[in-house]
Amino acid sequence: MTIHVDPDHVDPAHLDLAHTAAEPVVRVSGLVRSFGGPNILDGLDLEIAAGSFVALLGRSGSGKSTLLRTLAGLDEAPAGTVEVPDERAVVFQEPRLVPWKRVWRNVALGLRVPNIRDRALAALAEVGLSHRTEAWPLTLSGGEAQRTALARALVREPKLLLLDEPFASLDALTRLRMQGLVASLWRAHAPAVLLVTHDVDEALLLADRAVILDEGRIAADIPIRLSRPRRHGDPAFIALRSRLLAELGVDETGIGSADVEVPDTTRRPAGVGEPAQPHPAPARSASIHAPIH
Ligand SMILES: Nc1ncnc2c1ncn2[C@@H]1O[C@H](COP(=O)(O)OP(=O)(O)OP(=O)(O)O)[C@@H](O)[C@H]1O
Repeated sequence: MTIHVDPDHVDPAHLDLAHTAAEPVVRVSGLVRSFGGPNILDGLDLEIAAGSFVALLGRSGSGKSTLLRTLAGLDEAPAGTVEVPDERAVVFQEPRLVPWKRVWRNVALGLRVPNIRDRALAALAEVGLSHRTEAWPLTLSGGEAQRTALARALVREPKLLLLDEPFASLDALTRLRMQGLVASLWRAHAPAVLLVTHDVDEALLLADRAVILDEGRIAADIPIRLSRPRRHGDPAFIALRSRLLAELGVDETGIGSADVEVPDTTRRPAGVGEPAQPHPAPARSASIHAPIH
């Protein structure tokens, strides 16, 4: 995968944000949620520092989306405290566009600021969609639709960006391009990001902290101290991948879990990174993930 990357550029500010003195923008304490049965979230505590990028992993049904929806204000919890900024935005696995509104109007939906069209067009330019602003959502490719959803989030200038498996429905090449785009948008705007993913490589490519959910609580909280841009082939990357897979209870052959995408370690190294690439170059190599079902 070719992504425009300055190989000499490593931004120390993004090396280890989870462990700086940055103020938390999210404070969750004693969060409990059930749906009539056992607690899905069971007294969960979590803080997310301003500007940090946190990947949330865990087996299927461990409550990742429930936590994200609670932070988004889309779900209620019977107990606990949740402090989140008002300026927050969510991108889901499916783009959730209004089909009878043009792309730019989808981005501007609900925006109450002056010059909403200009703001929407600027956000669409940032995600490389200046040529599709007047299009109808049904004419967009899957990648374009997710870019529109990202622009809709971005235009709100969120302090907290919640991403619920936003690339899971995309093909492998589009997924890589979207990961690169998210990395560059994060660099440019520095929101705190919570990314729900099953993809260990995605967590390692993007996040500076991996949080693993199990039995309604945080089972592991692992800093990802890797310089950026990240590369699959780096020894430190490989070592952290093994550690994350072990924490998730997966051996690297993939036997033992049906819930985690196990990286194909035979692939060529690929970097995901910055700066923004509004019109991504064609991919030359790709990381293909091997979901275990
Ligand atoms: N609205 C709901 N009503 C009933 N049960 C629900 C509801 N939402 C979630 N659940 C249940 O809560 C549990 C956690 O769901 P959640 O979607 O948060 O898990 P997840 O970790 O995001 O899973 P996955 O990785 O498969 O998306 C599941 O058993 C799910 O069936």
